Amino acid sequence: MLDGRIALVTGASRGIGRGIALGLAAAGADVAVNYHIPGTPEFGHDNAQDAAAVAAEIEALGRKAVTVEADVCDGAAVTRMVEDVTAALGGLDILVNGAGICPFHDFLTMPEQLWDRVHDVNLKGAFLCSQAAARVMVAQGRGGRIIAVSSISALVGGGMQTHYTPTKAGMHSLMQSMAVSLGPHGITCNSILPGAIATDINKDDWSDPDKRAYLNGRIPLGRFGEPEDLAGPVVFLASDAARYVTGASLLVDGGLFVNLQ
Ligand SMILES: NC(=O)C1=CN([C@@H]2O[C@H](COP(=O)(O)OP(=O)(O)OC[C@H]3O[C@@H](n4cnc5c(N)ncnc54)[C@H](O)[C@@H]3O)[C@@H](O)[C@H]2O)C=CC1
Ligand SMILES: C[C@H](O)[C@@H]1OC(=O)[C@H](O)[C@@H]1O
Repeated sequence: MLDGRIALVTGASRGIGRGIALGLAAAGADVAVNYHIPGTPEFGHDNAQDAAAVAAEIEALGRKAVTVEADVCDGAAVTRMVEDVTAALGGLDILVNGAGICPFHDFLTMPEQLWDRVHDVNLKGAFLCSQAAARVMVAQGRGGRIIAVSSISALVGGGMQTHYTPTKAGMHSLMQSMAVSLGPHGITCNSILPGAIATDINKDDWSDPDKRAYLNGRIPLGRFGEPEDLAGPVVFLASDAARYVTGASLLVDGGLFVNLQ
């Protein structure tokens, strides 16, 4: 479905980003794997090593891959990343905004710095990457696809996520307005809204067996999602099959959102 396309996936060293990067490659795209080296290692990971392993998996699928370091909320780093990817792979057709953080925190004691960091990475990061990618796509003149990994949390609240849920609603809103702005250039902009997907981001939260069991019990399809579950929906949105879909959002949550009782 994506033969000859060139994709950049942010936050692709592990989790949902990795699952999407591999899915795009399996569908025929060459893929740039973005990763970031933070001051403090995330969940004990060596992100550079993880990104290299993802690139090796993509190459094993017969596609080209490059790794590219950048903090998505650093404008200069994002500009350089997009230039490097375009030079290395020969263009850019698909951007997936996958990078994100969700350090759970109580509302009443929320530090301003934590609010700012979550907004910077999740929302400003999606803006910076989308703008840099869209500039290349417009200059290429062959359209493009921009997809945000928003969340079911764009639609519902979380008591320990008052800094996070507005960023996910904002990401979807960003895609809607970008769809209007970039439609005349043939660039579609959509969101996927994952539900509860087992990754590092929720490891601590779900270490409570009662919470795990409660959440799992609310999912009509009977299981937490895996990163690979997001690949098909993203491949669809990136493909010609979705050429008339823009400004849309697709829940990928095993039915969690609609399960009131
Ligand atoms: N796991 C879940 O249940 C859900 C996750 N999401 C979203 O999916 C996305 C991926 O999260 P997961 O794979 O679950 O978590 P994860 O922690 O496994 O992956 C997050 C990725 O983002 C990268 N990242 C973090 N800050 C970055 C920065 N400043 N610059 C570049 N990369 C950065 C990390 O290095 C990592 O590769 C996030 O945007 C998250 O909000 C949305 C809905 C549900
Ligand atoms: C990190 C959470 O477990 C996860 O992130 C989301 O966006 C989902 O809404 C879940 O709350």
